[in-house]
Amino acid sequence: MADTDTRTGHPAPAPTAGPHPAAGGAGAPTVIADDVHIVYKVHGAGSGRGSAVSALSRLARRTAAAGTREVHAVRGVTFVARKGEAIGLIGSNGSGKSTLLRAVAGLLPPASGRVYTHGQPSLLGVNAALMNDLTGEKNVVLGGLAMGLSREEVRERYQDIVDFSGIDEKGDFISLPMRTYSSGMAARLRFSIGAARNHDVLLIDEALATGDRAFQRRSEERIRELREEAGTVFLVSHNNNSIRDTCDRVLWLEKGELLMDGPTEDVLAAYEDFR
Ligand SMILES: Nc1ncnc2c1ncn2[C@@H]1O[C@H](COP(=O)(O)OP(=O)(O)OP(=O)(O)O)[C@@H](O)[C@H]1O
Repeated sequence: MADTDTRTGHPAPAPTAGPHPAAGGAGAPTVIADDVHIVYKVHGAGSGRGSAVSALSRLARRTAAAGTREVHAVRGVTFVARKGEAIGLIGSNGSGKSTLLRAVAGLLPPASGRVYTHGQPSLLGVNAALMNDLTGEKNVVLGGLAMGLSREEVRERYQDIVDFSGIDEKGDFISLPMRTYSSGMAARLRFSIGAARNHDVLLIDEALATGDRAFQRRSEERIRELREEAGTVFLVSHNNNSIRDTCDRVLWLEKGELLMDGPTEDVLAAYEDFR
């Protein structure tokens, strides 16, 4: 499998920094972020200070807030992730964790810098494009096919996916349309579909925050299995215990900058002091 530059889709050049174990070997790089900057452009942003007075006077004048404002969400982040690693992303609200995850998934182009990935990264919950008007049952099948499973594989894994999600524990919900699900149930089903396949690079955003303790335990167990199947897992969570139980390495972001990158216990200790 060729390395891909998620920005251009072109084959990536060999990385120029850090050790390079033989491609495909244990601990080979799966994601390289090289001085990544992500800038959102917000169109129609107000030019004032956002006070109630200026908002009211704009309303009275019936003028839309004009102009474009930039939000520099990720600032010069560099790291190398390797096969078999589970990496937690932590940081205060708005520090850029989800943005960085979406950039690794290839969903946001860096304003500058590059993200190189070995294999196809999957952002759990986004890659499974579920449809609200279809039943959970149909969504499991469609989601499985959309992830590249064959019909046969979907059939084999169907019951495991439903059991894993726990959707049917309190009645026959799987045969109801997804719009009847609570947001937690929908998130659990998305996680279960996504986790039914092995991923080269699996990206999870707060998935463990949904569901009860039993579901969280199943998720943590599944993440450990996915790691053993030689992939790389990234987990964004505000729950330090989930990070502690699941990850062996942590990246700590604040205001878009990578403050610390190291073993879970060291980074969490520094983060807990900071907070
Ligand atoms: N679609 C967007 N358009 C404009 N700005 C955005 C957008 N998404 C995020 N931002 C801004 O980018 C910055 C980083 O946001 P991001 O969601 O990546 O942070 P986060 O660390 O995941 O936050 P949280 O822990 O609250 O989920 C914030 O300042 C946020 O307001």
